[in-house]
Amino acid sequence: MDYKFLIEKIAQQYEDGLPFVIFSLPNNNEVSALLQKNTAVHTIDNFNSNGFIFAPFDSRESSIFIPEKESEILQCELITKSLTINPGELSEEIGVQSQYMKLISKTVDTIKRGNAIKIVISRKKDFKLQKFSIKTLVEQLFSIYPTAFRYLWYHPHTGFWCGATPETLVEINNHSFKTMALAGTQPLSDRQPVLWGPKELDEQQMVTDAILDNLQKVTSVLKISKPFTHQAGSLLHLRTDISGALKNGKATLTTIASALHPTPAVCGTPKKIAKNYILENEGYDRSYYTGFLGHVTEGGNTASLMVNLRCMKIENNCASIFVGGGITADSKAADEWVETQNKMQTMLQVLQPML
Ligand SMILES: C=C(O[C@@H]1C=C(C(=O)O)C=C[C@H]1O)C(=O)O
Repeated sequence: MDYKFLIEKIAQQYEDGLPFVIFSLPNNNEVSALLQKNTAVHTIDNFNSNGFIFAPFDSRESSIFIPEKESEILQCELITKSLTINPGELSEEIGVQSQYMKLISKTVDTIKRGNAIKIVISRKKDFKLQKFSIKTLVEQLFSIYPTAFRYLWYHPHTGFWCGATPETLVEINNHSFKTMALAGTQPLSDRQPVLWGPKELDEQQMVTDAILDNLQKVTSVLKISKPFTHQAGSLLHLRTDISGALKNGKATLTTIASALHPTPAVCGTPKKIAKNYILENEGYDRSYYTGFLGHVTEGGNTASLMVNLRCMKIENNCASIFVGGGITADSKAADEWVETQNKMQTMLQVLQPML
């Protein structure tokens, strides 16, 4: 199958209102697509059949599934373009900024009172598009972020989503698994070596500890890397890799995914308290942002599930970009605002030719 032909098929599928997903794994030059042949809405609780999962942040809502057995499955080599990227312009929004900063300060106070250790706060911003084109979107997204998991997903039930995420929720290969603790953010610069302050180091360690704790029941963890700097587009994060074996008889893709999701990198810790705080205070619906997505194969014995970050939903020529950041007792409201502005650039650069 030829790449150009694949993109044409995707564009046609979208025009026909049929569900599809097209994706490329991090650092991979192959692109895969599932094109569902009907508009049926499949939900999934048990991740033991082949297909693609699209799960929301709030697991009380259903995860949507494109089953392989109802889809045309296509694969081809990705043809990327070398594109120049310039930071997109973000208009000043004094009101929005002060409201967001107020929420951050309230969250810091809540944490200082001892109610939680970390809570991830987020927001979304809408951008009007002059000319939406699937072809341009694919070209931009897949070319600019070769080290990310890149995807476009459409289902009449969820709408149209796309993103380039740096974060793995869990990767499973029979009895072994891999995951990561990704937290701490700074803009990419020429300064070498990259330095991380105590706030970022502590926050990232908290995420690693909470993930290890969540994994205890379902895995025997074998390897934990030292924290290292991970580049995601024009941002840098701190990352620790964790890998090991699934506990025999006990763990499946479903149990490990539900033990991990939502991770402290996108929700907080303690998980329940952070999640309730988010649902009560954020003031908008995260929907599929900070949910997870990925292709399940071999009846759930192999899978690569990613956290849905650096993503946007596009509807009626309007793109809503979702961004957030981890708040701890040491967070400063103004810095957190800037961090979300920086994170917004990831998707804004993809949108440039359509704005
Ligand atoms: C919440 C987001 O990113 C997460 C939060 C991070 C942070 O607080 O430093 C870093 C990476 C991600 O785990 C986002 O991109 O919207």
